[in-house]
Amino acid sequence: MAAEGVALGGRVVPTAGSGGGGATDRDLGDLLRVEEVVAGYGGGDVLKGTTFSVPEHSITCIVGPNGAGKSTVSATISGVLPIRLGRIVFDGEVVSGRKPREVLQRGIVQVPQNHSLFRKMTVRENVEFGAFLVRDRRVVRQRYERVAELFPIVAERADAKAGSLSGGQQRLVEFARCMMLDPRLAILDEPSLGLDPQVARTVFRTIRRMHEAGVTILLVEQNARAALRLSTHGVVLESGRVRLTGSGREILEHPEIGRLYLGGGTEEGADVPAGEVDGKVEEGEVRARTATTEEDHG
Ligand SMILES: Nc1ncnc2c1ncn2[C@@H]1O[C@H](COP(=O)(O)OP(=O)(O)OP(=O)(O)O)[C@@H](O)[C@H]1O
Repeated sequence: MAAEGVALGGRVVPTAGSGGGGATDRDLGDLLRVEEVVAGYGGGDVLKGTTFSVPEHSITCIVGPNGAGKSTVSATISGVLPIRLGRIVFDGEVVSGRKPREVLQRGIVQVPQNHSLFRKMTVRENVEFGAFLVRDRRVVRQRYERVAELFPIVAERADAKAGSLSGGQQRLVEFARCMMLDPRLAILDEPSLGLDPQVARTVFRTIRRMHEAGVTILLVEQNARAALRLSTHGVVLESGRVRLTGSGREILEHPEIGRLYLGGGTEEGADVPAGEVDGKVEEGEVRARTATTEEDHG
C-alpha cells in the first residue's frame, strides 16, 4: 500500500517539460484507466462514456471548455462521486465503487481546486496531517524530512499559520501535504486557479518536481497551454466525452483544438519554458508576493 511505505522519490521517470515529446515514444504501462464511465449529479449525466488512460510516470493533462466535466472526472477517480456505468482501473485493480479512503490507501491523492489547508494550524501541522493514514510516527517523520527538502517553503515557514500564506504558497503546501501519503497518482485540480502568471509558473515548476520525484500526475487545468507544455500526455474532454488524446505537444499543435480551446494570449505568462529543468523550486517568486497578499489571508 502506497500509504505505508517510506519511499518518497527515487523512482525513475521520463523527463517532462518538452511539451510531451519524449515520454509517449516509450512503452509506458497504464497506471490508471477510465473506461466508458458515465457519471453525473441528480438526473443528468455529465460524463457520457468517458474513456482515457494515464500512463505510469506521465504528466497527463485534461483540457476542455468550461463544463466539459474535467472536475467531475477527478471526483469519480477519487471516489467522491460514484459512477453509474463503466469502470475505473488503477494498477490492474478496479477501484470504482470503492470509498474515497480506500482509493487514498491505494495511492491516489487529490489536491482539490479550493484551498483546503487548516488556516489556524501551522504549515508543519498541515503537512503532517497529510499522513493521517500512516500510523508509524517514524515513517511520518522521515517523510516530513523528505517533503521539507522537496518543498523549501515547508521548512522555511514551518511554524507559520497556514492562513497567513499567500494563495500560491498555500498551493505549494497543499502539494507538500499530498506527498506525505507517498502517492502513486496525484490528481491536481486547477492548481493555478486565481494565481498571477509568475506565481503560476512556480506552481507548474513544483508539479514538475513532484513528477521527477516519481509521482504520476493527472492535471486538470484551465490554463491549458501552459499545462500542456508541462505535460507528457493530453486528453481533450468535450461535453463529457473524450475528443482527442495524444502527447502534450500533439494537442498543443492540433490546429482545431488550438483554435477552440487554447486561443487567447493571456495565459502565456504562466509557461515554464520548454526543456527547463530546475534544481530547486523557485519560491522566491511566491515569497516576493507575500507582502501584498498576506492581509487578504490573515
Ligand atoms: N456538485 C455538483 N452538483 C451538480 N452539478 C454539478 C456539480 N459539480 C459540477 N456540476 C455540473 O457538472 C457539469 C460539469 O462540471 P465540471 O466542474 O466537471 O466541469 P469542468 O470541465 O471542470 O468545468 P470548469 O472548467 O468550468 O471547472 C457542469 O454543468 C456543472 O454545472
